[in-house]
Amino acid sequence: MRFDLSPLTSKEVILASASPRRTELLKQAGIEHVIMPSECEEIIKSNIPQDVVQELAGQKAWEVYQRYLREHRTEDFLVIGADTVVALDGKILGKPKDETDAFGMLSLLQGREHQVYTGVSLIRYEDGAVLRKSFYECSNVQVYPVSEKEIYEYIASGEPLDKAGAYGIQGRFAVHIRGIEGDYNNIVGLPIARIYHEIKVW
Ligand SMILES: Cc1cn([C@H]2C[C@H](O)[C@@H](COP(=O)(O)OP(=O)(O)OP(=O)(O)O)O2)c(=O)[nH]c1=O
Repeated sequence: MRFDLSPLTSKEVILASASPRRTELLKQAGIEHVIMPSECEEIIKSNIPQDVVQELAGQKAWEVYQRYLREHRTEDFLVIGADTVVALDGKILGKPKDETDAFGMLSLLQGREHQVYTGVSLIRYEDGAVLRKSFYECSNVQVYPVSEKEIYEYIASGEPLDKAGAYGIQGRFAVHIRGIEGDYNNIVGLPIARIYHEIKVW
């Protein structure tokens, strides 16, 4: 069944995320939404990046779906959950625990190519039924060599701590990015074009 895109404008869309980047990307696409950050405990059952991001996106979206249904139980709605990790040689780098951890991550990433995975989970409540869909996008990112001094300066900016891999391509770290392959918005945290097209054919 083709999913009418009208739910993106006339029905409630709930973003299960506290990430300011994700809400900005939905706004940029003209998708009105309410923000309901997930309160779930994130349980990781795999060390394969594409599995981890889809699993965590699903846990976030499901917790918000259940809470929203309990609290608002009226109209049809659509929940969007997402999770982003960086992978270097297949090994996952999440958000750094502290500045030392951020230094370690950025030292590993400089001068090399890595992957950024974002998993997305969509949960739709329609006519009393629940429908789920999940997918992921992977982007390659090449980083110029970055000196220790530059890494320290970047960490001092405060940008790394809430970001997977300890950097934000949309911030000061942009000066160290040699190139990317794939969706830029996927690196920022939400593959908005893929989401739009997945909803369109749902
Ligand atoms: C690699 C990279 C990540 N990020 C961000 C996107 C995500 O917000 C964050 C990864 O953490 P996530 O756990 O995916 O998301 P979050 O904790 O920020 O928000 P929530 O769980 O409520 O949805 O890293 C950037 O902003 N820029 C980048 O270049």
